[in-house]
Amino acid sequence: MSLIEARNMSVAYTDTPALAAVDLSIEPGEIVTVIGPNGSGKSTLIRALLGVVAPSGGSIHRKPGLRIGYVPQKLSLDANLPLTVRRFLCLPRRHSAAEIAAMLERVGVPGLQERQMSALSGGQFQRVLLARALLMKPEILILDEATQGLDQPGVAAFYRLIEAIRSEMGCAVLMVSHDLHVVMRATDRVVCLNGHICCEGAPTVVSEMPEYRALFGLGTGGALALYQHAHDHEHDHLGAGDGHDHHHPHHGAA
Ligand SMILES: Nc1ncnc2c1ncn2[C@@H]1O[C@H](COP(=O)(O)OP(=O)(O)OP(=O)(O)O)[C@@H](O)[C@H]1O
Repeated sequence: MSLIEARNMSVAYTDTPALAAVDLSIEPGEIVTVIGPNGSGKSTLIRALLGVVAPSGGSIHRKPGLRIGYVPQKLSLDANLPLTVRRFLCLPRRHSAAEIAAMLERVGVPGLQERQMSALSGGQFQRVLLARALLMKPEILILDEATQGLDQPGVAAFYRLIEAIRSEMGCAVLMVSHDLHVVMRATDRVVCLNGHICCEGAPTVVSEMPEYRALFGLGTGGALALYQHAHDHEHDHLGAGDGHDHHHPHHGAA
C-alpha cells in the first residue's frame, strides 16, 4: 500500500493553478526527489502531501495513521527566546533523555542537549531539525530544501546521512532539492516539476529525457541552470538553439 497517493491533483491559490494533473505515489522505503525551477510548485506539492493545503481538484490519500517526519526549509526562532535543544526536541512530544542523546549522536551532533537553539550553527540547526523529525519514528521523512545555507561538503554529508538513515530506519524519504548533482546519487526516483510533472523515473533515466534536458540540462550539463531557466512549458525546441540563449551563470558547483 502506498504511503501517500495523489491522483490528478491540482492546487490553486488563485485563478491560476500552482499545480495541475499531478499523479504521484510514495511507496514505503523509497527515496523520491522533487526538482523544479523557482515557482514550479515544489513547496505546494509538499504542503498538499502533508495535508496543509487542500487540493482544489483530484484527490489525495494518506495511509491511515501515517507517521510523517517533516524537516522544514527554515525555522525562525527569536534569538532571545531561551530554548535548549533538549526542550526543543520535546515539542510536541516528550522523549526520554536517552532517546534524545542517541538521536543527537545519530545525526552527527552529539552532546548538544543543553545548548541554546540560538547558539547553533546552520548545519547543527538542520541536524537538530532532522533529529526532531526522526524522533517521531516516521514512516516517511519529508524535507523541503533542507540543505539551504549549507556549504557544498555540508550538503553532501547531509544527503549521505539521509541515505544511511533510510537504510537503518526503513522510512521513505521525499525531498525537494536544488542540489541535483548530489541528490542524483542518493535517490531512487526523480520527479521533475514545472506546474505539472514533466517527467519522472530513475535518476539515470530521467537525466536522459528530453523534458528533463529542456528544463535542466542545457549549457551547463544540468543542475546548474535551475535558477536561470525561464518557466517554459514547451519541451519540443531542444537543439533548435532558440529560447535558451539566456545567461547561465555558474552556480557555485564545479
Ligand atoms: N500562499 C500562496 N498564495 C498565493 N500564491 C502562492 C502561495 N504560495 C505559492 N504561491 C504561488 O504558487 C506557485 C508555486 O509556488 P511554490 O512555492 O510551490 O513553488 P516552488 O517550486 O516551491 O518555488 P521555490 O523554488 O521558489 O521555493 C508560485 O507561482 C507561487 O507564487
